[in-house]
Amino acid sequence: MSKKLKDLPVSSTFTSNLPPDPLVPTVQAMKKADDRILHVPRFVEGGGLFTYLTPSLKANSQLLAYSPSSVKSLGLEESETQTEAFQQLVVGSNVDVNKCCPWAQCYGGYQFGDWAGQLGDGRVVSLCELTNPETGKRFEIQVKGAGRTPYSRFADGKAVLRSSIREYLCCEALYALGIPTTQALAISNLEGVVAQRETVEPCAVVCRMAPSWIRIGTFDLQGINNQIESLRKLADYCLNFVLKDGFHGGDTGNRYEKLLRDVAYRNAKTVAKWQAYGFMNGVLNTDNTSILGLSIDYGPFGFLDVYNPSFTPNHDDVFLRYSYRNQPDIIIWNLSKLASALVELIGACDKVDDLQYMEQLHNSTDLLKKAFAYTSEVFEKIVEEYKNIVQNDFYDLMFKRVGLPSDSSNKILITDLLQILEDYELDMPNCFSFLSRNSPSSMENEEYAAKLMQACICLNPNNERVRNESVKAFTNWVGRYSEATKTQEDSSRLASMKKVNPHFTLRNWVLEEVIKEAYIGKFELFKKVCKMAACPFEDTWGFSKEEEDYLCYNTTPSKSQIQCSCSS
Ligand SMILES: Nc1ncnc2c1ncn2[C@@H]1O[C@H](COP(=O)(O)OP(=O)(O)OP(=O)(O)O)[C@@H](O)[C@H]1O
Ligand SMILES: [Mg+2]
Repeated sequence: MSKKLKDLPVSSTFTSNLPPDPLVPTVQAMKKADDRILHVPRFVEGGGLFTYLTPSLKANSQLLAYSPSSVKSLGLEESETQTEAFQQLVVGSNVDVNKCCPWAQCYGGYQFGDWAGQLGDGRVVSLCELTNPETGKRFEIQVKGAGRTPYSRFADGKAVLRSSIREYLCCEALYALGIPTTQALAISNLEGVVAQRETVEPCAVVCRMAPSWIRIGTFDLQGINNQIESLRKLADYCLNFVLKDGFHGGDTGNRYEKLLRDVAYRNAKTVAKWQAYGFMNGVLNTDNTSILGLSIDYGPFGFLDVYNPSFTPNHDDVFLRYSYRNQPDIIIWNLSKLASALVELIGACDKVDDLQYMEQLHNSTDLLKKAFAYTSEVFEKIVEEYKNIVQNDFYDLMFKRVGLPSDSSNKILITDLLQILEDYELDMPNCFSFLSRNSPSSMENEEYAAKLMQACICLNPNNERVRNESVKAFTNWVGRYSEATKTQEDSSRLASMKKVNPHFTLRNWVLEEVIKEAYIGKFELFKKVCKMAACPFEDTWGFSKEEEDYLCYNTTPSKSQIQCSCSS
């Protein structure tokens, strides 16, 4: 039974169990603290993991969209979204600090491979945790673009409408594809609030939710600052409150070793799905890597259109660090930073709760060396497990995408198909969309191959050589593909394929068109794309066929391989 907002249990397990900013140790202290403590950038010392504060940005707002799937995840009645209470919640206004005092999280991170120091929620405020009474699932609810915090560094605490639309829609798209993600609950615009980016842009607030927003960077900062007690509290909090559901820590080692294994496992499951759907995060820094393996931080993300494994959607990523091809390895790099932060806790093995021994370990070069050697060995094994999961899950999903039995002898069909897409710079989403909507048994191989080429020709629409050679390569592939699928019944195979092959992919050019319209105050296209992103497997969304086909399939070269800057 769906509930009203007021019926959802409210909690604050994060702030109740973790060390606060020493300058704002309690809610009482927050009430007395002045602006320089709560909303002016500074370093938070002493292992504090959050600062109590309320959102500082106040403005009239309009709800632009809410996510039906997130409303459902919370167990809310959809009609609640029309209430003032909901609309105030999703912009962080009218907060009752006595019921639950909001906070901003403190974390650090390695950005583009370099240590960036303290980062933290510089424009995000967590309002409370809400639990779905039916499922028992708890979500930490945040507003992004809510004004300055101690973690704002040199920036303004705002989020522009452009990046808010991107985050909102991409959360919807990944959630619908079954890729683990933080969820968007709503997006609202803020009347009269603007921010200077490349130009002056209007601002918005995305309300978003996740079982936890803890990142690898949350551990990094405590590790680098030598805050071993804070680190232990953080790790124990994760074990007791965050990772319990679906824990895959294995049987060996102490609980911190299990935590590392579990975080690697969860991220491996997610990376495999990113790779199978061609999703690229674009800024996979450790502060954007969730310990729950959720896709997080939708900045310069993108979906592959042209199948180019070296592509990065991040315009500033000149060394292709965050390219499609590198994502699985970059997550390993990020996990190595988590392992480094946990060296003492993992390396202490079964003596980890002996505080006297921990003190000795902390101060002994010899013991630290041993702890490091042990953690490295553990990490190597975890990496092997991680790689296996990424490979296996990737192929399992790709088998589903092409409608082939999960049989390792079929792997070559997947790699060969991807090779053709790469060789002739063809469009990945359109290829799979075509395969799941047309059976090779319905026509001659060569005819099928020609239609497949036509569906996914991308950068070279008028290049005869590319057209002819790709048809030839496809014809050979289709022959082998037909052979491999011939034992299956066509209509049920296609029906299963359609459940994993989106008809609509959230391409960057579509986002650009949505944003262009939104910036002149028109939100019709945004509303349409909301619907398409949230239900990408539908055959139609009730708009004109011409418009749907355009939004689903257009592969004009100028619309391909679009990169974005980090400005948001
Ligand atoms: N306009 C801004 N005002 C204040 N802080 C900002 C702003 N933009 C980015 N930051 C901070 O810079 C760091 C890196 O930014 P990044 O773009 O990765 O995060 P984000 O998109 O703001 O947040 P999240 O990762 O939670 O989605 C974070 O600490 C973030 O809070
Ligand atoms: Mg971030």
